[in-house]
Amino acid sequence: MQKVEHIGIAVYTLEKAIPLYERLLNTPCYKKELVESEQVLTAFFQQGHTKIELLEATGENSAIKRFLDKKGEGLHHIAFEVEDIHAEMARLRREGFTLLNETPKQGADHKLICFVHPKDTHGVLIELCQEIR
Ligand SMILES: CC[C@H](C(=O)O)C(=O)SCCNC(=O)CCNC(=O)[C@H](O)C(C)(C)COP(=O)(O)OP(=O)(O)OC[C@H]1O[C@@H](n2cnc3c(N)ncnc32)[C@H](O)[C@@H]1OP(=O)(O)O
Ligand SMILES: [Co+2]
Repeated sequence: MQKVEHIGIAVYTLEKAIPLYERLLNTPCYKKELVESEQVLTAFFQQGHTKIELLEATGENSAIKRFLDKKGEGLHHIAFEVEDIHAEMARLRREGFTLLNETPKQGADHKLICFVHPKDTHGVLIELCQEIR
């Protein structure tokens, strides 16, 4: 795995969280993107070589909705950039990690993504991201 590609933060509304994070980071949100398959609306802030990804649930069957209902707002996941997501998924399976999707799926910001179950990572949801070439 290479760098931390982004840190995902679950928020109730982007309407409130974007201006707060723009003040906090002194950086404008550079894009908002709806990812219907995940029922989330995302907002991105570049921070050096990594990003902050704010996530708002857009439907009842959203992992973000369940997270917010259970835990409230806060840190949701850490995403790592990988060169070859298929190879990395195969390596993680060999290492005994539980992957949350059989094959990579389309994420935000032009990426292929997959997730590792937090039960196998001492409680941290890990996302792998590969740039769609
Ligand atoms: C738009 C794409 C974008 C991108 O970067 O491109 C994204 O990042 S999308 C982000 C949102 N999508 C996902 O998170 C998909 C992967 N997540 C899942 O499949 C589930 O959320 C899962 C399996 C992690 C949790 O299952 P569920 O949502 O059904 O909730 P449960 O209450 O059943 O959780 C089971 C268990 O896991 C703990 N949990 C849940 N979420 C997290 C988390 N973010 N970090 C750490 N732990 C988490 C939860 O507390 C339960 O633990 P337990 O000890 O049993 O209470
Ligand atoms: Co993410």
